[in-house]
Amino acid sequence: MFPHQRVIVRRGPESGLPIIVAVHSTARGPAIGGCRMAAYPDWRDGLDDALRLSAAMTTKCALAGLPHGGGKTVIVLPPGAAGPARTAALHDAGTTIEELAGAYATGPDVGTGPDDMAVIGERTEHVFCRPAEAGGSGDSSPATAAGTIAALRALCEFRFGSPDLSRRSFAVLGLGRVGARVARLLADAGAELTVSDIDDSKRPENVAWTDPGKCLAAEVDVLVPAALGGLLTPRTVPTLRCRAIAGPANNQLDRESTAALLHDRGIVWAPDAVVSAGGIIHATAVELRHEPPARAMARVEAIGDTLGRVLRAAATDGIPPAEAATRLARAAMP
Ligand SMILES: NC(=O)c1ccc[n+]([C@@H]2O[C@H](COP(=O)([O-])OP(=O)(O)OC[C@H]3O[C@@H](n4cnc5c(N)ncnc54)[C@H](O)[C@@H]3O)[C@@H](O)[C@H]2O)c1
Repeated sequence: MFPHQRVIVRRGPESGLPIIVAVHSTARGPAIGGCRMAAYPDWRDGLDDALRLSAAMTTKCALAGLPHGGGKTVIVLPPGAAGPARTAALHDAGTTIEELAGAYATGPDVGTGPDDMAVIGERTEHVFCRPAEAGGSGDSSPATAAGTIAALRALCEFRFGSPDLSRRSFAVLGLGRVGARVARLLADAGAELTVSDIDDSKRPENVAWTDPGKCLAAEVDVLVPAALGGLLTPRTVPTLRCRAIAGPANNQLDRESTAALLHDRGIVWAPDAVVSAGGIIHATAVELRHEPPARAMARVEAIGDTLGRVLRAAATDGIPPAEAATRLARAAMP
């Protein structure tokens, strides 16, 4: 069965670029999910990403207890594109989302940020995380980072018997908007830290720096994937020397079965659908339910409780946490 509720693939009338909007499910409520703007070898690769990421958003919303389903927008840039058609492409995405009449709303993702959401907002109201002056809740990465820290505490409690981050070592892979914040929060908590990014200009002062390959295989308590997805594969899992993994990067496993490889190696993998939900939890609380900031942040902190539940269910049933998360998400579907 084709699992998606609706998928629009079109050549953007203003930009001429491939615009893809995938609505995976509205069973729990209107679909939500970010707008990715990236270069792909072929538009079909962008379609694959939209299908995969929108399905993951359904799981993310269900596990976070949000009254929403999953969706995703992908704007396919030609390989090597500098993006002169950026505004036109964002307008095309907005026009396409507007046609869905509220069945789906978008927000920032890889390659887009709050200012881009303001541009999409020139074509549709169904957009999150515009800058505050444009009526939105702004950058989602602080909340995503806060949720990641809550998840790391829960993971450490489960795996090492204490939520105290200062007693553990971490390798943060990717120092973008979320990863740099997570690294700073870990450093502030007194954790032992190694960091990496393909972009040397992201190198912070006074923190151990290594190249991305070495970071992935670092001998640490916890690996924190904060770059792009797909880094955990049958080829990379045997090279890992960490004892647990939790990070904000979406879709870290190249395929579902890789979760079993991690499990067999005794590496506890915290499902990214749980860990990375802080941004969307915060944005929906503030923008849709108009909750005060403290209430919204308390919801983000609850990611630690959700992850603890997933890890304990997995341990009880002797299954990988990924499988436990899938079961819990299915049980949360109407
Ligand atoms: N921003 C959010 O609120 C949010 C919410 C949920 C999930 N996520 C996910 O978290 C991840 C990071 O998001 P972001 O907003 O910080 O993105 P970003 O684009 O700001 O940062 C990504 C960073 O990763 C680096 N990078 C790319 N490939 C790399 C590689 N192979 N090795 C090492 N570093 C590499 C980039 O140079 C960049 O610094 C993404 O997977 C995103 O989908 C982000």
